[in-house]
Amino acid sequence: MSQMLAVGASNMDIAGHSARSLVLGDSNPGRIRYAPGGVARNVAENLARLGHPTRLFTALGDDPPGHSLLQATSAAGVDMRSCWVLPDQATSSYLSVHGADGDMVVAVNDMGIVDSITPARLAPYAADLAAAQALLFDCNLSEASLAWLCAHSGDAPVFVDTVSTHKCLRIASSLARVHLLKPNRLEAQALTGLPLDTSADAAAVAQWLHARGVQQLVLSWGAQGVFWSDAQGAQGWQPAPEVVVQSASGAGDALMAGLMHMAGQPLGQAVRFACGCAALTLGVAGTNDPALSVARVQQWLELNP
Ligand SMILES: Nc1ncnc2c1ncn2[C@@H]1O[C@H](COP(=O)(O)OP(=O)(O)O)[C@@H](O)[C@H]1O
Ligand SMILES: O=c1[nH]cc([C@@H]2O[C@H](COP(=O)(O)O)[C@@H](O)[C@H]2O)c(=O)[nH]1
Repeated sequence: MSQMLAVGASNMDIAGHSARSLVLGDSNPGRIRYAPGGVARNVAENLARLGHPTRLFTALGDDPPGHSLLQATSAAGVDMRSCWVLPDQATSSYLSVHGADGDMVVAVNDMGIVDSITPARLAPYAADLAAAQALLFDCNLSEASLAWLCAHSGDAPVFVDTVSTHKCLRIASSLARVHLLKPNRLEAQALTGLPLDTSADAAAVAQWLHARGVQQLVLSWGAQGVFWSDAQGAQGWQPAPEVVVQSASGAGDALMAGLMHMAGQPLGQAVRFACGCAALTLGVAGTNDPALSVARVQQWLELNP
């Protein structure tokens, strides 16, 4: 089986969960969790758990968070030979603060090191990229790196996670090379400049993206589920899974791994499997479900037809 390749961020996630409604300007009692994160790293970890030989191209600092991420990601089964450990830079991190209801109140990302994943560093791996079973790029990468990666993808299908409302614009000039784009509602709105409140709006956003060469759109919409659409005209909604949500962090990354696992299958079926992956992740407190497997996803889908 050829490898799945993921290129992008590995972050140390620091999530603070307040035990009360947050009082701004005060020190709120609660729990603080450190966990491996970063979109490309999360997707790679999930792909490995779904049984795929997976290699991650990422950059880490030579510091305690970097060592911990390298160890945890390798232990999950991801090939980390293409991880650059850069002694002069800090490992990227993502800090989120949640109120007593679990909703995220604020997030800050500190991700300068991702800019070190330049076309010059990637160039020796062009043949590996083109030979991959599928490619995942996250928009933490610079516009230049995304453009280079898309241009060197050969026949491998390119999956892109748009990451945030400001970073999503970095893929705008390379949309014609994107096989599957996964924005959330706010990111899709920012990228297209179109309103996005209704099903009709979602169809218009899909049309806009397909006209620019995107083959498949999977628009994740939090508790409202997923709208999907392909360039051949098939589209639909997949309702959100009925689960007790422990943490919504990482659900979109599990969804993406499920979509890559199902590459080549009809998009509606792929989305359903991917929502099973998201459901299992929503049910655990962290960003990734260490027990994710194809068998567990299938079992979940059988119990939730
Ligand atoms: N609160 C929730 N309840 C049920 N399902 C959810 C919830 N939040 C997310 N999901 C599921 O996980 C998917 C990805 O989550 P979403 O928050 O849209 O993505 P992202 O994390 O990329 O912003 C959703 O499309 C939905 O299927
Ligand atoms: O600008 C970014 N914000 C957030 C992430 C990562 O996204 C994941 C959580 O995503 P979400 O809350 O969208 O599920 C975390 O692991 C976090 O490190 C990222 O890579 N880049």
